[in-house]
Amino acid sequence: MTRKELFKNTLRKSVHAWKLINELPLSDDESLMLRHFMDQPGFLDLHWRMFVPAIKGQGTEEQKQKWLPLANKMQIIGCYAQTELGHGSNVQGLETTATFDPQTDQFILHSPTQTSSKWWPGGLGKVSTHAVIYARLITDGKDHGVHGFIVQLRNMDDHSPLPGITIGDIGVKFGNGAYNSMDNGFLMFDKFCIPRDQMLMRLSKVTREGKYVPSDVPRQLMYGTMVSVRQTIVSNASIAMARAVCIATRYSAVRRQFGSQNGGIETQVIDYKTQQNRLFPLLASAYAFRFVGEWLKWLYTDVTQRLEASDFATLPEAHACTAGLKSMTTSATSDGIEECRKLCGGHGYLWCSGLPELFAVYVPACTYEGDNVVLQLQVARFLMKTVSQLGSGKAPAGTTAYMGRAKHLLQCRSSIRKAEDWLNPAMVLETFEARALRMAVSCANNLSKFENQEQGFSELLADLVEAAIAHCQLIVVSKFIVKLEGEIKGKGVKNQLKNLCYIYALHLIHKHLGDFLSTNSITSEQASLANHQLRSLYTQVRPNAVALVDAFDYTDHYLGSVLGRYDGNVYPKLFEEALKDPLNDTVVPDGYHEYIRPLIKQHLRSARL
Ligand SMILES: CCCCCCCCCCCCCCCCCCC/C=C/C(=O)SCCNC(=O)CCNC(=O)[C@H](O)C(C)(C)COP(=O)(O)OP(=O)(O)OC[C@H]1O[C@@H](n2cnc3c(N)ncnc32)[C@H](O)[C@@H]1OP(=O)(O)O
Ligand SMILES: Cc1cc2nc3c(=O)[nH]c(=O)nc-3n(C[C@H](O)[C@H](O)[C@H](O)COP(=O)(O)OP(=O)(O)OC[C@H]3O[C@@H](n4cnc5c(N)ncnc54)[C@H](O)[C@@H]3O)c2cc1C
Repeated sequence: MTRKELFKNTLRKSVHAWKLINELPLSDDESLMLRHFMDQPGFLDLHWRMFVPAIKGQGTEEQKQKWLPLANKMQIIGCYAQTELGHGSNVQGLETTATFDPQTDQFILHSPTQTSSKWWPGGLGKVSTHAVIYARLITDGKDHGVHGFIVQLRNMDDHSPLPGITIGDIGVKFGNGAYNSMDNGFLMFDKFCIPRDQMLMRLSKVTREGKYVPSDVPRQLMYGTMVSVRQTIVSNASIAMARAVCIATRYSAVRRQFGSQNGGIETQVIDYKTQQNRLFPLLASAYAFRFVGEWLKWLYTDVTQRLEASDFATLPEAHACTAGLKSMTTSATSDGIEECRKLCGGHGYLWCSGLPELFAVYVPACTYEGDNVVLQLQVARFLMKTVSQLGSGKAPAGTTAYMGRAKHLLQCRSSIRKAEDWLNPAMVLETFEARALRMAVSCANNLSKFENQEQGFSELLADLVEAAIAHCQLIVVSKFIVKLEGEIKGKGVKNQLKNLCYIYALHLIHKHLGDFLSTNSITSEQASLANHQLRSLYTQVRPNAVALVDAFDYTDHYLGSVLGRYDGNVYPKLFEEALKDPLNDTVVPDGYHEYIRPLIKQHLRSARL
C-alpha cells in the first residue's frame, strides 16, 4: 500500500474494531486482545493509552465529568502532545508557553520558536480533534514549569484546524508499512486561546485571579501517564519477542544444512549448539519478560491504589522499575528480533519471513516513552540514592531490599562448586545480587570522589547505565524464580520453565562475564561451570523447543510469516509468495525495451564489429 492507502486502511480497521468493541460488547481485556490482532499502530493507541489516562490522572473531578464521557464514546479523539522538535527527553526543557490572561480568563498557547513545535505525537498529524498539550505555564510573568492542558485542535464539523493552529504529519518513518500507519504529527500555536478550566488542575491550579497554587503532592505525578504506558510496554516486549522466536524456532527445525555423509539427510540447524546458544536465550527471554510484565502490572496497580490514598512512598520505586524494565526489555527485544532474522539465514531477510516488518514496527519502542539510556539513568539515580542511604537506618525495600544485605553481599564468595549448583535458585540469585550491588557501590564510591555530584554523575554516565542494567536483570531473574516457586500446573511444564529460567540467568552471566568477574561475584572456574550447565540445558530444551513456541498460541495469520508456519511447509509457500510479487506479473519486465534491450544490442553490435 502507499502511505495514503495504509493510513486510510488503518482508519478503516480502527473504526471497525471500535464498532466490534461496542456491539459484541468486549471487555477491556478483550479489547486489548483485539488491538493485538489488529496489529498496527494507530490513533486508538494514543487516545486510549495516553489521552484518556492523562485526563483521568491529572484532571479534576469536574474535568473528568466533562471530558471523559466524550472521550469514552469517542465523540472526541485525543492524543498526547508532549515532545517538541527541540526537546523530547528533557521534558522540563519544553518551550511551548501557556500564558494566563486574567482579562479574558484564558490561557494563550504559543509556539515561540521553530524548536517549540510539537513534533512526533501519534494521532496528531491527521486524526485527533483534541490533545493533551504539555506547555510551560506562565502567570504574571512567572514561569511555573511544564503543565498539561486539554486543547481542541480541529473543527468538529469539517475537521479543519482551528484558527491559530498549524498542524500536519511529520513524514515517512523507518521501514515499509510498519509505524507508517500512524500519523505522527507536528503542531504550532499562534497565540491560540483556551478557557482557564482546560488546564489539567488535579495537581496544581490557577485561580480566576491568576494566582498559581502549586501541587501539594509530588509534581512527578504529572508524568503518571508515561509510567502507565511504560508498564504495558514490558508485556508487549514479551509478545514481540515471542513472535520472532516462534518464527526462528520453527524455521530452525525445518531448515537443514550440512552434516550428511554420502547424500543422507542433513542436520536440522536447530541442532547446532551455536544456533541453540543464540536462539534459546531469546526463547527464555520471551517467557522471562512475560513473567516480569505480570509482576510489573501488579506493582503498578499497587502504587496506583497507594497514590489514591495519598501514600507516595513507593512512587520512586515504581518509576525506577517501569523506566528500567521498559528500557531493558525493549532493547533486548529489538536486538532479539534482529538476531532471529539472522538465525533464519537469507530467507529471514525476505519480507514474507515477517521479521523485517516486526523489527521496523518494534524498534521505536527503544525511543518512545523515553529513550532507553535516559531511562536507565533514572534507575541509576534511584540506585545511587538508595546506596547513599545505606546505614542511615532506612532499610531499602521492594526491588532494592537486597541492598539491605550489603555487608554480606559485598564480601561473600559464590559457593558454586559444580555445574549443577547453577540450578540452585538461592545461589543464582545471590550471584546476581552481588554483581548488581557491587556495581552500584563502585559507582557510588567513584561519585563520592567528585566535589560536584552532578559533574561526577555526568562523568560516570556509562558506568551508571551498566549498574542500572545489572539491577534490572536481577529483577527479571528474581521474578522468574518467584514464578517457579508459585503454583504451576503440570510437573513437565514446571521442568521446562525451570530450564528456561536458568538459561535466561546463565546466558546473562556469559554475556556480561566482565561484570561478574570484575566484581568478583564469581571466579573464572565458576563461569566455565555456568557454561557447561548452559550447554546441558540447551540439550534438555531442544526436544521441546517447538512445543515451547507453539505454546504462545499464535495463529499463522497473526505471525504473518512463511518461515514460521505451523505446518513447516516452508519451501512451496516461499515459491507461492515469490510468484505473487508484481515483478512476476509479466515474464519480460517493464523497462526491458527501454534499458536492457538497447544495452544488449549495443554489445551484440560491437561484438560483430
Ligand atoms: C508485523 C506487524 C507487527 C505489528 C505489531 C504492532 C505491535 C505493537 C504493539 C504495541 C502495542 C501498543 C504499545 C503501546 C502504545 C505506545 C504508544 C507510544 C507512543 C509514544 C508516546 C511517547 O513517546 S510520549 C512522550 C514520552 N516522553 C518521555 O518519555 C520523556 C522522557 N523524559 C522523562 O520522563 C523525564 O523528563 C525524565 C524522567 C528523563 C527527567 O525528568 P525531570 O527533568 O523532570 O526530572 P529530574 O531528572 O530532575 O527528576 C526529578 C525527580 O523526579 C523523578 N521522576 C522523574 N520521572 C518520574 C516519574 N515518571 N514518576 C515518578 N518520579 C519521577 C526523578 O527520579 C527525580 O527524583 P529524585 O528523587 O529527585 O532524584
Ligand atoms: C514512533 C514514535 C512515536 C512517538 N510518539 C509520541 C507521542 O505520541 N507523543 C509524544 O509526546 N512523543 C512521542 N514520541 C517522541 C518520543 O517520546 C521521544 O522521541 C523520546 O522521548 C526521545 O526523546 P528525543 O527524541 O528528544 O531524543 P534525544 O533526547 O534527543 O536523544 C538523542 C540521543 O541523546 C541521548 N541523550 C539524551 N539525553 C541524554 C542524557 N541526559 N544523558 C545521556 N544521553 C542522553 C539519547 O540516549 C539518544 O542517544 C514518539 C517517538 C517515536 C519514535
